[in-house]
Amino acid sequence: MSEYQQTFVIERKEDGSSVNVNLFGGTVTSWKCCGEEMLFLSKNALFDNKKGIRGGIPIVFPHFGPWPIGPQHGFARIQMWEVEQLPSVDVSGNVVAIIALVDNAETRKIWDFKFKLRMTLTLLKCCFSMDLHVTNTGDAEFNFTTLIHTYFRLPDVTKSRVLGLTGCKYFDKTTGQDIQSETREQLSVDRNIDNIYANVPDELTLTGGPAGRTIKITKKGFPDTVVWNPWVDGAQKMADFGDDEYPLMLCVEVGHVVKKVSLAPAQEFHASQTLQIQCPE
Ligand SMILES: O=P(O)(O)OC[C@H]1O[C@H](O)[C@H](O)[C@@H](O)[C@@H]1O
Repeated sequence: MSEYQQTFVIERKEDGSSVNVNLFGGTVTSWKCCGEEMLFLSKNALFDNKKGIRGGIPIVFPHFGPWPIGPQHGFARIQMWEVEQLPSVDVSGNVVAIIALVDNAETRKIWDFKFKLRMTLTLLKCCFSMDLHVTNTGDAEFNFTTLIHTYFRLPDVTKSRVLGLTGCKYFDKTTGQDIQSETREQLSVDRNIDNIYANVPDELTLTGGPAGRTIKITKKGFPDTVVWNPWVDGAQKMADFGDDEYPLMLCVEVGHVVKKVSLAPAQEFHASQTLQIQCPE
């Protein structure tokens, strides 16, 4: 692939599914299922190859949140990734592409470790999987946190519900409080929410999702889940997010963020997220 081709599309023409990938940040910027867009991308998102793309699915690595030695949420979302495998059809008829990020002079200046991130993107009918492999390619052990920062596109966030978090302990970033147990069976959102749930079951459900559909979120190897909506004030503070866009999105982000992952030389960490849409037949 020429260095000028920064984006590519994974497509299943037979059922109107597609995924758009921007190699800046290895960011998925669109996922269409039966012709309907599933992901929120802000109308004010910047594509300046400097700031992380506001929407789609940015990748957080090697640090979730504010980072004393580097940019918030780490550098993976603002680095240029490479294509390891262009979209091709596998034996099961799935369309698979692989992108990768390897340490370079810029990343080592911030965080002096050698690593390889490999993200396998698999598109099936009404289903999209992301498989993350992190390999320590150096000779020193390192620690990291990581997260798949999915922005779902919603018709009205107040009508959506997140199911599967009941009983989980969480940190409410908006108040700075640790809450011992989520009591709600169905989490609804009518204000700024920024909750970091620990040890979440591997199956979550988002109702009232994109185009009103229900999405099953299945994760493996990611113990935690963040639920975020900036609401009115948060939206106004972000230059790359429209003031009126907060009702149209919800981030449900699966990750390994509460505890760090330690990776010894030559070791590999693997985790995945699968998004399955319940489509009308
Ligand atoms: O503005 P960003 O750096 O993209 O972060 C956007 C949001 O990401 C996560 O969901 C965090 O939990 C939030 O605290 C943060 O505001």
